[in-house]
Amino acid sequence: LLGSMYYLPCRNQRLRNESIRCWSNIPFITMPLSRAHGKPFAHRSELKHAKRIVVKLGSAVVTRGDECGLALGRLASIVEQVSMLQNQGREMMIVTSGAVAFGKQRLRHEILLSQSVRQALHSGQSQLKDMAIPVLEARACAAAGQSGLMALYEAMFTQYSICAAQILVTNLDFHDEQKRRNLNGTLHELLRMNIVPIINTNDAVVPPPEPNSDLQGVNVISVKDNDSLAARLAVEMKTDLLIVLSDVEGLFDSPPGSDDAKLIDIFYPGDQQSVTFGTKSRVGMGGMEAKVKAALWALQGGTSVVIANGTHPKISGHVITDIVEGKKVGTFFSEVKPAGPTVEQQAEMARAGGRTLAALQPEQRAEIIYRLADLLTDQREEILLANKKDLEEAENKGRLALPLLKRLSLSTSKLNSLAIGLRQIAASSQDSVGRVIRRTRIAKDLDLEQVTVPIGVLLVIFESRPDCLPQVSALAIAKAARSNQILHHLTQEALSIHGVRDAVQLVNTREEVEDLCRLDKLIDLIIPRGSSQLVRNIQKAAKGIPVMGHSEGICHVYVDMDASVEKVTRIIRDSKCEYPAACNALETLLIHRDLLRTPLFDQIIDMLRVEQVKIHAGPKFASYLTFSPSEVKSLRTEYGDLECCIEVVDSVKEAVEHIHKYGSSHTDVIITENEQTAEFFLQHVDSACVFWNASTRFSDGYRFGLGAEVGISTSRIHARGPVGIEGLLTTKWLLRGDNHVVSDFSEHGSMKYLHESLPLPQRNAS
Ligand SMILES: Nc1ncnc2c1ncn2[C@@H]1O[C@H](COP(=O)(O)OP(=O)(O)O)[C@@H](O)[C@H]1O
Ligand SMILES: N[C@@H](CCC(=O)OP(=O)(O)O)C(=O)O
Repeated sequence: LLGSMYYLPCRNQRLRNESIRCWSNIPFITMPLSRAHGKPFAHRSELKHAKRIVVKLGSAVVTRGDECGLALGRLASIVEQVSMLQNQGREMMIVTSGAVAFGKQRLRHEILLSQSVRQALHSGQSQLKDMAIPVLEARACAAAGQSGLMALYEAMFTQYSICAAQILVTNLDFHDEQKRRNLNGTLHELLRMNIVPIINTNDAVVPPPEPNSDLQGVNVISVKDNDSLAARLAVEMKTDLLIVLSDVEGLFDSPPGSDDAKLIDIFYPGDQQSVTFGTKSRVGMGGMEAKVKAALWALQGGTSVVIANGTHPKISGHVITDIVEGKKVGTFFSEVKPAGPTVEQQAEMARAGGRTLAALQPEQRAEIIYRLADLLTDQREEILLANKKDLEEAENKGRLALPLLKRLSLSTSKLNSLAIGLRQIAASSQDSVGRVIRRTRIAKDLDLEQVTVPIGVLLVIFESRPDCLPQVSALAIAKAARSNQILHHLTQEALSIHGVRDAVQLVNTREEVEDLCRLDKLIDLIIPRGSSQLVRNIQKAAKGIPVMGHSEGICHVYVDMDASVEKVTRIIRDSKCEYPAACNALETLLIHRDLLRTPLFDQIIDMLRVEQVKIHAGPKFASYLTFSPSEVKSLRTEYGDLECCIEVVDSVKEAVEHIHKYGSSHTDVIITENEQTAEFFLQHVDSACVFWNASTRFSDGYRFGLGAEVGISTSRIHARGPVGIEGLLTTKWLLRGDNHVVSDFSEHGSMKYLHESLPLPQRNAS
């Protein structure tokens, strides 16, 4: 019932008032939980400051979907979360529905039982036939349900040494000034004593609902369901946050389940027109429209509101605490509308811009890329200045590790090679989109063509790598502080020559990246560029969108017994020392056993020492040495710095096995003069790039002649290794017919399949 948490009861009431913590494994809250009530919070991140919280539970949350009693598991985890927040010094109140729904189940059960007993007595047998259940009256149901409901809350809160108290109110109680003050006083007194008030409408006596005329802009909301009750109480009690738990994720722009219904993350007053409502749940009373009205009324009264799902088995165990921690759960009601477009709108703009871009003439697309290359050269000073400021800020804040700092820095030579790469792309891109790669005559007058098209909207996520932006933009003609801002600005300037400025959008914060990773309808491919941690996080966050890249670059160089002395140190030095932060840098050096204690081996070690490369010994290598360097913690390490591991292998076969066991299928190299051994290595190593007598650092789109690169992919499908423009293309099939139908091709039909290959159109010589 209590999961892994255990609770040490804390009985000193005074201590419990502010910020004492009684949960053994829950982070202590150190911020003061006091807040002048007035304005609702503008952002989710501020919700952690909420001191007074009302949690409203809908009937569907409280009762089981199969109408067999109360949802005990859900309620237990809700009570557990409320208790935890209460013990953080917050003041918690619960508005609970479910009395009618639960009472209905109880009474139905009772009636069935008594009918069957009566039948058995009268007929002398126990067949349950003709047992009609009379229409149950809601007030009686509520009376029967409320006591059972309350007994359960009592029992559950007692487990956490928290006392609960029941309050039943009607709309009239708010209209009678004396009663209203009494209610207010009672609630304050209960909160002062750390008692959790559990509130419901007094459904056994409740009068018929009044017209809801007072909802629009007027001061009070009439209590006709528990949504309006929760809103009214929240405002009366100057509550900071109202959490409304129902059986849907939150507010959708159209009835959930309908085509294209989208969950609204933040709802602003005035957004009502953009929402359509469907029917309420099976047991609910107010429906979603009542919740939105109540939420907007509470917001106007200074209480923040979140509507979320309290029934989802995966999230109900932490939904309340997640909301209070500011996580993106459900729909948050806010009065403060952000100035710029949302990430979703940005993705939509990229989608629209991208489609226009794809429809431009190839020369126009090339012109945009040439313009971007020129801008990079012409505006070099401004770019380098912006980059210098970024670097200074990063250094001052001591925020970035050295390899990341190196990646962040731009130089004239980096910008020059970028511009060269872009021009290469411009030249070769002319016929990349719309190229016919296959033509087949299916039947007479029925020709099929396969043509290249862009993959679509790319989400390129990069950390500390400003040079990625123009590279990827040029290839995809994509997105990432100051350096990025100026590069993005220049990219948009280049795009604007053909009116497609918006095709490239820049998003700067990590929180927004997570949101983007969920836009599977707007984003077609995610390309993370940065640390392996970044790629792993993106792979986890991406919901239904393919991710192209590699999470690690654990590259090996195997020095075979037949290696050439001249080549070994040159290749190893270049692979490890030329740019150690790169993903294609050498991380593990595999040395054939016969080379140990030879001059060649000493030469390698001397070179690494001169280059100040820290050596870690693999277990086998360590066993050959009397005084070995530190032994590796893992043979699967990407150092990303002047460090590497050395391990010994007995043969090329063992080298291949080691690479398969500890590598990341990125780039692996053999140094040997023996062609047969080299071919064995080239054929057997299952990596994206396998080289013979060449540095690992050749694993790069520019060096491969692909122009700029979007990254190196270790995926096996679509694109593998350095990915250039080809990796950003897919194809579509165009079929041109003349009243053709499949049934004509049946056994006795009039047509026959020809499946004849047709010549491809001549490619443009330019
Ligand atoms: N636009 C909408 N967004 C979200 N939910 C909606 C929408 N329109 C109708 N609903 C329905 O509202 C129901 C929740 O309201 P209700 O039945 O009163 O629940 P509760 O018992 O939690 O108060 C959901 O089951 C959902 O199907
Ligand atoms: N007071 C009633 C519930 C009223 C109500 O608003 O229900 P719901 O829409 O499920 O929150 C009860 O306890 O059954």
